Amino acid sequence: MNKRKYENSSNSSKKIKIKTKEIEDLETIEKTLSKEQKEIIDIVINQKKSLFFTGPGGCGKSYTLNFLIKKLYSVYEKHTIGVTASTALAALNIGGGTLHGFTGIGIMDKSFDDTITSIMDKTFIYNRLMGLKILIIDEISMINAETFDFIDEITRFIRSNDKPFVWNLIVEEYVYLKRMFRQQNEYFINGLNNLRLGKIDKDFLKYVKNLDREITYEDGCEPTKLFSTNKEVNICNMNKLNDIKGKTFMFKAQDWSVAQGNKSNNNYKRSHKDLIDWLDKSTLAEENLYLKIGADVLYLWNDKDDNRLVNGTEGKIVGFRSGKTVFREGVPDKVLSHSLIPIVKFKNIEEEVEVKQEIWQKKNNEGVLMVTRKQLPLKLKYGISIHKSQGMTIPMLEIDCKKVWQSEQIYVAFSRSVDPKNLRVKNFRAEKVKANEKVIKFMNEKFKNIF
Ligand SMILES: Nc1ncnc2c1ncn2[C@@H]1O[C@H](COP(=O)(O)OP(=O)(O)OP(=O)(O)O)[C@@H](O)[C@H]1O
Repeated sequence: MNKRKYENSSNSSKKIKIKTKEIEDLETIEKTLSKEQKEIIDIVINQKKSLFFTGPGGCGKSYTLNFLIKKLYSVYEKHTIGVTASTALAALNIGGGTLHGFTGIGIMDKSFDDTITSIMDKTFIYNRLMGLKILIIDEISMINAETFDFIDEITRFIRSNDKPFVWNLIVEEYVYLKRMFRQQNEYFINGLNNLRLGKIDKDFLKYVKNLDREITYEDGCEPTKLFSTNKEVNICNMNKLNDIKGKTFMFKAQDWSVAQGNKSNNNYKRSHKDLIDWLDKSTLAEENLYLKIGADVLYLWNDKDDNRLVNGTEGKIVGFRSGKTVFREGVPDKVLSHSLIPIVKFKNIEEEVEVKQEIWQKKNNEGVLMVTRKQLPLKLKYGISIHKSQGMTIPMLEIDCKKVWQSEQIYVAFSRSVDPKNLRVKNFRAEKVKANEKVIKFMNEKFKNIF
């Protein structure tokens, strides 16, 4: 990311400044934590106990976890902390890897003995498991008991340790974050909590049905639309783009995989297309990104040097630069997209930002780089799939429930909203609202009848 600097800035002692800034940032964030969020930090950092924490969408789980990771990095050596998640997308949000890749169990297609041999062969995985002091697992609900047991057996064997890693024995503390940060409207929060439990009463059903109305946003802003299928997302984005005057540019990602080119060197038995599809599923970066001046976009990267620019930051394309020429309105036909650098005005940043390409990578469970994508970290913000919206906060939101195929999608989509005043819900049907009884039983046991 290159920022257009309109003021003089000095780069002297940059490193020291960043370090001091990091500490200041930690202190600033720490002050904002709620009592329960602070309790989580205290249990891990001071009491050195293991814990499971959860809570409804928007209660600050990611906020707390990201702070906790930074705090841990300031206390422990980096290589002793395993930052993992059950899915690649969730792992990306916390700057970690998948639990399967991290522990070397891969897709669990090998026997116990073969997995051990494969880990012993890969020194970096072996060293990683040996040096591990703290393991973080985000979105743990998607890890089943079989996987957990397998990791337990593997790690105990590798570390010659009889101490079990089994869930019920290792989790010492349970914290449920109750305070809601994303939403303030008590009635809506209560309705969402019920949706999460698979319940909807007549009153809330009527309320949701009434949320299907036209909303005019200030400054002519458009809402982000959530759909349950990718097809609906693509149609929505292309339609919106066509409504804006001017030329559309297609920015093609530079994709690379081990299966590309010399096929005889591909020992991994996966085709180039298969690997690209694999990458595609775990990243928001598009293979073909369509942009034009005036288009609303989301930033898809967490900028290391500028904490104002994070995954999900909203902005508008205000121009393109090609060499020394800046285009603010029309771009001549002869100018090709690969020479263009988008200039974006982000909502929370005063100066305009020239966005440069970033690289997304995926490694296999043995740590071999399998596939990479070089692309602009931008995405049109008009339409997003519910699946990829997990973890996002979306202030101006429209949800289309027409093709919802999983009951959890309803809660995930609704809980992205900040204020129902700025939420439109289309094609809602009460029969889609369901919840897993086993999960409710578990939560009531662990958190003393919170539901
Ligand atoms: N202590 C806090 N002070 C200020 N803002 C907070 C705090 N905790 C969380 N937030 C804000 O609340 C919003 C929701 O937080 P976050 O995304 O961490 O919730 P979450 O529980 O992880 O949600 P989800 O389950 O939907 O992913 C974010 O905008 C976040 O910055």
